[in-house]
Amino acid sequence: MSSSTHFPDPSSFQQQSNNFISWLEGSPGVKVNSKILLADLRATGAGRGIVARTNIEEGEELFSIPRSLILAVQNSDLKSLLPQDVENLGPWLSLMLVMIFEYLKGPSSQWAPYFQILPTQFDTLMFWSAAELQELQASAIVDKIGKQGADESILESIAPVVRANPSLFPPVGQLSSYEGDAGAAALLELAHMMGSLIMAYAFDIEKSEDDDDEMNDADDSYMTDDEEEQLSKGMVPLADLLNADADRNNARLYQEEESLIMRALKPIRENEEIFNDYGEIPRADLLRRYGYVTENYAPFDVIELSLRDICQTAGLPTDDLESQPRLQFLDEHEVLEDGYVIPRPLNNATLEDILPAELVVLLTTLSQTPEEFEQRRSRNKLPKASMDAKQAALLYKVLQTKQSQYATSLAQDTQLLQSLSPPQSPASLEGSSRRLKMALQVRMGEKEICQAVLAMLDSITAA
Ligand SMILES: C[S@@+](CC[C@H](N)C(=O)[O-])C[C@H]1O[C@@H](n2cnc3c(N)ncnc32)[C@H](O)[C@@H]1O
Repeated sequence: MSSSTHFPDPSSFQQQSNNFISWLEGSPGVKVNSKILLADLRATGAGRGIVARTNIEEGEELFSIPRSLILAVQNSDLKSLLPQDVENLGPWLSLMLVMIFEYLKGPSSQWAPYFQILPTQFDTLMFWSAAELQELQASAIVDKIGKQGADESILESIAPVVRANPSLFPPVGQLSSYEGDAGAAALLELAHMMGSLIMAYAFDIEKSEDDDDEMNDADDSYMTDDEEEQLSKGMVPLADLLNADADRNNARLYQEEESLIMRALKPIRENEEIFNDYGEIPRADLLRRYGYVTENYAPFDVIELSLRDICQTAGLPTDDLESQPRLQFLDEHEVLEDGYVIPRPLNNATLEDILPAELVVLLTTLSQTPEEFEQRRSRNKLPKASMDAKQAALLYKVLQTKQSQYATSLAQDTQLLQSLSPPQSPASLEGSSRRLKMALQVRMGEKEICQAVLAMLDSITAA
């Protein structure tokens, strides 16, 4: 999130913050420590955030939100107004439907002052144009956005409920209903707004008091197929106004029987920002889910090598299982993947530390002569996951192929980045420039990993 443009009615930004805090503090059971402040961080590109007014001690309670105030399926009237069980839609779609319902209620919703401070525009990859996405070049993240699948789920599961209950879901703007192309487009827009809020703001809500929790787990899109195993999701006012910046985490949400309580994890000094933990996420994923990146997440960057590219580089005519006995053999042993993730080598990491065993086994299997492979197959035994010159040479070529798929070099990107953010420019670029800068940071991180791993392979291939 950059600035005003992401929020409804940016001219009343502070007024909306004040209204929200008044609403919150006036709600039964809410406690907010007077040492914290809901701050305007638009100048640094971070929207709203929570800042310490004065020094806070380790373990101190920052605020407490009763479970009844969570915007969740269990707390909305919608479940008693519909004949079907909303929860059957799964955690993502059920919360999405409830949020659309509450949002369309306008001022009569219990959560109206909360909706007033939530953004309506996002920089998450779901909202990037094709030209903006192209700036990510060969990053594997481009194939993980899942827009089409999300559209299909919304039209299949949400649209029929909305269309069958026009009194609960009044059409927006000039629309007379959510039928037809215009109706479907409006509904998709609403649903994506709620889906994006859930992705970047919602928490997994535990049923009982005994455990603590972090922001929700990284799912590939809004909706995934293993929904049954997921906890129910809820929007927790105030708790979701904490930003995050990798290891600057200094607070955590604890889920107790009656309330969700945010506590300081360490002493926090006056004027310091209070940060939650979104996890050790590569910048590509941070951009996909949260729509921002910072340098502090660079250590968690990864590159992903696709099975297809590896097969092609190894000279296999296709990566089709049916026609490729080597791939079939690996699949039978459950070590074949569509893509292989290599993390950034940090702190003198060795190849052994960073290369997934499955990748090494694949490289070995693809490097074997037909006789060597037949021998392995007849013994039904996977090769050892250790690198020698042959596998290293193949991986070297795969990485060079990967590098060549990025339209620009790391040196060119470095120059471009400098031209985009000269020291005198403000931290928060707007619109497409901001997206271009974030895409640059993501693709540069990936190119740096490619280069670093190539340098590590040099010693083996030269031997
Ligand atoms: C849980 S919300 C935090 C509250 C949010 N800043 C707001 O104003 O509504 C998560 C969103 O905050 C923004 N954000 C979080 N941490 C950030 C950071 N370190 N820098 C910039 N934006 C950040 C991103 O837009 C992210 O999607």
